[in-house]
Amino acid sequence: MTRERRILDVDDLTVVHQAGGRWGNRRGDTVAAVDGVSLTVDAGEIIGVVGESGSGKTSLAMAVAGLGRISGGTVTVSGVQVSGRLSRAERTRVQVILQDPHGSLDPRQTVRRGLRELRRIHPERTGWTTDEELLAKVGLNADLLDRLPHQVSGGQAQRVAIARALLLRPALLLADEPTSALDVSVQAQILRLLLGLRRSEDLAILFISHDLAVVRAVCDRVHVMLRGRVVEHGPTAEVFERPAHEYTRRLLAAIPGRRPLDPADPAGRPVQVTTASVPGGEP
Ligand SMILES: Nc1ncnc2c1ncn2[C@@H]1O[C@H](COP(=O)(O)OP(=O)(O)OP(=O)(O)O)[C@@H](O)[C@H]1O
Repeated sequence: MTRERRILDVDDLTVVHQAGGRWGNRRGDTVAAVDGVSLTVDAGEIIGVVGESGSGKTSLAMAVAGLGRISGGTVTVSGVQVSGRLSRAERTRVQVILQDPHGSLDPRQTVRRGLRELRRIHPERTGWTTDEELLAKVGLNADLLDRLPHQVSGGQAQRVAIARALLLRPALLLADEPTSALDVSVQAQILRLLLGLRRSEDLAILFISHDLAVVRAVCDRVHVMLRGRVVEHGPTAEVFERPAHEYTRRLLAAIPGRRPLDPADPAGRPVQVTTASVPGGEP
């Protein structure tokens, strides 16, 4: 991969939090939420990070987005090192999609007004498309422009959130549990949209989830996190079919029967996660 294709370079990243009561640790203790993590994302790649609650995924995501602490190591986005002193324009280069699509939209603003506001704040980045064309990119009809967030479904709201991110022409889309709050059939539609955008926009996506079935459906490579460390990484199919680490095997074995519909399958059959080689896995 040429140098220009490298969008995200996380090198030996460490994030140490001062623990307080809210986090269940004694005040004065420290928690290495991220402990020497390295990963890369190139243009056109969807790279997954999976792990149980508390494994450090959000701390990693916040550091990559320039919104969280970086205690050691480096995060570089399109050749610019992320630090606490990024300008507003630089921060737009990483756009974040969160779990709760309605929560990420201003309840008092129609979709159109929200986009107008973004265009006002970032005129230099947003002139490349019209609202109608932008909505079409995420599979939404222009009549949605005049609705308030509570007048759209969860799936539509997540599409609006993705459209707002795309408007700013980010180098990297950081999707943090983007489908966890959605119904299974809507999950598949959003995953299909992300797969399409990766191709049509040559987008780099860092995809964070505790849901292995979802990661299996969209990610090219996956990193498995446990207590702040990456314990296993590799091409998704390889990691899922021949997990080398006991923790990955446990995560795979814990996949519930409920699976998202395969976004690549026009018939909409469930995602196939091979667990036959996993001791104790589902048949
Ligand atoms: N602001 C903070 N202050 C203190 N400790 C924190 C803070 N944020 C996270 N932690 C601790 O760091 C560790 C990693 O948490 P983090 O939220 O990054 O993990 P996660 O994998 O995203 O979990 P979840 O899926 O539950 O969000 C946990 O032990 C957590 O208690």
